[in-house]
Amino acid sequence: MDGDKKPWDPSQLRKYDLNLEEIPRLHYKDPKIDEYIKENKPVVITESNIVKPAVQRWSLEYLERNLGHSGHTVFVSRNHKFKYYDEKKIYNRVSNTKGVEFTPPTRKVEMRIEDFMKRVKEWKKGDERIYLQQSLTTTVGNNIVEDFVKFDWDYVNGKQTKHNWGPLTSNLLFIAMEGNQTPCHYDEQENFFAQVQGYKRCILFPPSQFECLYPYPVHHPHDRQSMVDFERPDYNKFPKFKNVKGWEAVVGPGDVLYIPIYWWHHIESLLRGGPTVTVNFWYKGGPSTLEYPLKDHQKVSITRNVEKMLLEVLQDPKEVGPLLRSMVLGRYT
Ligand SMILES: CC1(C)c2ccccc2-c2ccc(C[C@@H](CC(=O)O)C(=O)C(=O)O)cc21
Ligand SMILES: [Zn+2]
Repeated sequence: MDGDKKPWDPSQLRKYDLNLEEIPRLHYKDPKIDEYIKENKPVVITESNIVKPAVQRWSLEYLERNLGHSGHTVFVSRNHKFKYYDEKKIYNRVSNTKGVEFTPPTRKVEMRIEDFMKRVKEWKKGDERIYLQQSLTTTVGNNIVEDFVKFDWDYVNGKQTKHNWGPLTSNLLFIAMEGNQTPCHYDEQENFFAQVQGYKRCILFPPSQFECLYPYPVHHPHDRQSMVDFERPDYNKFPKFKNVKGWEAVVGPGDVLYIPIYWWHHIESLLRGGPTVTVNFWYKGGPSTLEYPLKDHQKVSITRNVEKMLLEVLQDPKEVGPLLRSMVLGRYT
């Protein structure tokens, strides 16, 4: 019995200069899970049946046979980073803050599942990397739909109701290559991040660390992403990044990580760990009544509204920074 054989080892994690603590791992029947969710704190839910049919059946071969014959959305990157960007914010005049054309770091293509799997199998160092994203709707094969309806919906619907979340907006399926990295960003939705195959390292930071993570301006295509490159942080441009304090978990098949709304997350498929499969459950946030003291994520939301309003009236993004500086420096500092 190789009981001591760990499913992964630390050499499979990229090295960062970060102060990190472990995210708690709780058995899905543990009532303490609801305390974490109520306090908008991350927790790994273990041993659940949330995506059990997928854990049991969704091997790469099964997905290749059953995902469906329509093209799937695949992102292509020349390196291991898959940085999200909002296409709608590239072309409108207000996006390029310094008048510099925005060059998308990844491109989006439609690919048949067979071609995706072939490129993953034949990938060599130096080749472009790919990352498949597919919404789990009726366009996928019947077997996948049957597995999907057998997820433990009672459990996730129960949490959605108990914590007054908004509606489930989407379940996305992700197939990543080993080593793929999704750089640090936040989403404006609650997220049950269900790991199906392979292992992913998730590094999270609370919304209160906004000042240490230097998000792009709201009108920038990389809105909601951190400007800091975790592998080569520029401490001159981003001095407060030195003070960042995060939480991490390596999730494997059957683990479900609760990523609270507005929490920053940096996610990577382990090095030499083979392809990974994840299903996420995105929910709209609950009703955000302004109760005092305000929650940290509500303050972030307010800053977003200020930036959007200023841009709306100033029109030119180059004027937003100077106006904010003139408002604050010497007066609020
Ligand atoms: C990298 C990729 C494919 C992508 C490219 C271009 C636009 C959007 C996205 C996008 C959005 C979500 C994820 C899943 C996950 C990160 C992870 O598991 O890697 C995550 O962030 C979340 O569940 O919130 C992954 C991606
Ligand atoms: Zn995300």
